[in-house]
Amino acid sequence: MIDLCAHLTIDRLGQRGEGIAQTAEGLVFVPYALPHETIIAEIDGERGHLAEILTPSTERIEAFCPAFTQCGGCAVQTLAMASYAQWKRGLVVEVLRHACPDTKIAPLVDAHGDGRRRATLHARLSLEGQAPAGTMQVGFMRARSHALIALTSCPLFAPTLSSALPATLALAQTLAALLGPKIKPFDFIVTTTLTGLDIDLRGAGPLSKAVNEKLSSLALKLGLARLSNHGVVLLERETPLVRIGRWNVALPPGAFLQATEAGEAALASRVVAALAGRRKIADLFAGLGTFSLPLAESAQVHAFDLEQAPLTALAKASHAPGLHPVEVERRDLFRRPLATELAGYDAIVFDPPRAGAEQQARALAASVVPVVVAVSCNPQTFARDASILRAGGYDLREVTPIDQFRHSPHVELIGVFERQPQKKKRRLLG
Ligand SMILES: C[S@@+](CC[C@H](N)C(=O)[O-])C[C@H]1O[C@@H](n2cnc3c(N)ncnc32)[C@H](O)[C@@H]1O
Repeated sequence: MIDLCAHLTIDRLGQRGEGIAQTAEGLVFVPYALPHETIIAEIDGERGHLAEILTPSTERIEAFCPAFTQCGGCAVQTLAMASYAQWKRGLVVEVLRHACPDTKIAPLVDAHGDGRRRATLHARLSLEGQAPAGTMQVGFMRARSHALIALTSCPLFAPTLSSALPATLALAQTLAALLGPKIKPFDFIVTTTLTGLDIDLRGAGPLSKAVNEKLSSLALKLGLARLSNHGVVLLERETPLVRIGRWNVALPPGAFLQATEAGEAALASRVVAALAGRRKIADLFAGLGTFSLPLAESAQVHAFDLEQAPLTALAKASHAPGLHPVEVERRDLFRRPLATELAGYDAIVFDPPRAGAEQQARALAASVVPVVVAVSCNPQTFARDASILRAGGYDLREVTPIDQFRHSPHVELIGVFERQPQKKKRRLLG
């Protein structure tokens, strides 16, 4: 229940980018307020709604997006870039403070580059009160809500992704006209590729032949490279190819891809530098080969992933001149982590999904592999897995935070673990 308007002073930015004020009643979280600002906020429990800024921060800048405060993305866009970079690096510092107190955290690497080449867009019928009610809209979700904010453009997209919003709106409207009011909310994964836009529908369920035909002919008119429905191809005008390092790789529908080209390059160059001179490398959670391909210029690489389609695309791409062909293996590394096999490698790359890979980390901690490079999109699970590796006798000297998701609280990180032969393994955690 909304209580009263209060004068607050913001102390710091929180994990989600909201201003935090310390009050006699406890912490109050105020989205869009910045550190050192004095504000008036409407208080509702521990949440504050920014009503007025009395003393703006000297670090406050103009929001660049007209959907700021409505769209759920880009919560931190009114903070000057140097302070923004400090806040984002601080998210990693805070999480690793206890797990890895002696690890140096490098400055944040800006990896926005040309912008996002991949995004998930949502399609929903407009609600009552929105004009005109009952029509299809496409965009991102509103901040702290299940409602949609309809968008016609997004300033964070790479220029090559700018056609994704009009194209998905046309597809969504056609689907709504064909299915009628029984249509459920659904999403699109959109990716810009060398051969055009690749769109994968998610959550629409199986569609009839007639609907598939209508969508396919629209996809052709829109000039899409491919349209698929949860991985099932409806139309492929040209194989969508993505550039990974210096190699073209055929992108399977919906396969994982680093969100920006600059992010991929920033991560890959650090993995390659850390593993210079290593001859036999296992790439765990390899996907399309963001790390396997550049490593295969100088090493034998064995790539593991749960998904066969990206592994097949990676294996094919690795037959390019100048690369050692990458050996691929489909394997569920959560259920069956690499264990005794680890002895056959002189380095491991480890890039699990957000949940991390605790069992694989335990197997690595018990191994004799001299170096493990860990890449992560989740500082919390990275910290847990890093503790396991450190308890197993690995040193983690430095972690580098990498910013592909500018203005959001998401951050990637990369850490290089080296086994110290003279160090006795401490008892494994857990
Ligand atoms: C964060 S992505 C990294 C992909 C790749 N390293 C890259 O940078 O492009 C995580 C990968 O883990 C794979 N994955 C998810 N669950 C898995 C599991 N249980 N076993 C093996 N691989 C899994 C996904 O298919 C995805 O390719």
